[in-house]
Amino acid sequence: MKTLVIASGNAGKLREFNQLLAPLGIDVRPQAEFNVPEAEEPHITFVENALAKARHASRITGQPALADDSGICVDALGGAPGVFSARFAGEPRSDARNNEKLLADMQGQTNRAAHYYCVLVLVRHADDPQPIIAEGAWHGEILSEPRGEGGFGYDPLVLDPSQGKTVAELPHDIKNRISHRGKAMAALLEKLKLYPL
Ligand SMILES: O=c1nc[nH]c2c1ncn2[C@H]1C[C@H](O)[C@@H](COP(=O)(O)OP(=O)(O)OP(=O)(O)O)O1
Ligand SMILES: [Mg+2]
Repeated sequence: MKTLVIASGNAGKLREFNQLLAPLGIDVRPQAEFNVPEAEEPHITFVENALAKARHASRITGQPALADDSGICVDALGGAPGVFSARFAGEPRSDARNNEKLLADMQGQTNRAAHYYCVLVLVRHADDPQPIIAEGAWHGEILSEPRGEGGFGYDPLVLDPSQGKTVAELPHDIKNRISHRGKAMAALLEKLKLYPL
């Protein structure tokens, strides 16, 4: 069985990576199992932050590592919170306070369009000159109150109009099939066929 270090400390992401990869016979190991501390995410693009996180975990573990940098990009807010989604309401980071701030900033807005965006980066080793990079997006709308108990992060506020449900109301297998992360993972797995681990 192939082992892959997941360069994330986000429990919601880790759960989804396990759901996506365990059925493929990939042994998914959170970086915390190797005592990898949280990486810096100093960049203004998702891809740079994801690469930084993957390298950091691979450097410390000596193993291949997969990182995810993602966020919610809201049209009426000029794409914010975007790459700063995790820190939208400042420190200490909190999904509840981030969601409250998003609701407040969207008060009175009629344009509710938004998309989730995810970049995945896989490095075979810390100095890998050919990182595997894949992206995915998922378009929806920001509601004016939360709905649903599933998922994590901004999910209770994000409606998928084609499903008639918020992301937090979707069964996880459906989220994983249609989400920004699920689509990025499908693309990453295609690329991995060319350059296996
Ligand atoms: O499917 C999702 N459902 C709900 N919220 C989501 C999703 N995907 C990203 N998000 C939000 C969570 C966080 O506010 C930000 C990611 O920030 P991001 O830096 O990539 O992750 P993080 O700091 O939580 O964990 P880590 O960097 O250790 O992977 O976007
Ligand atoms: Mg982060």
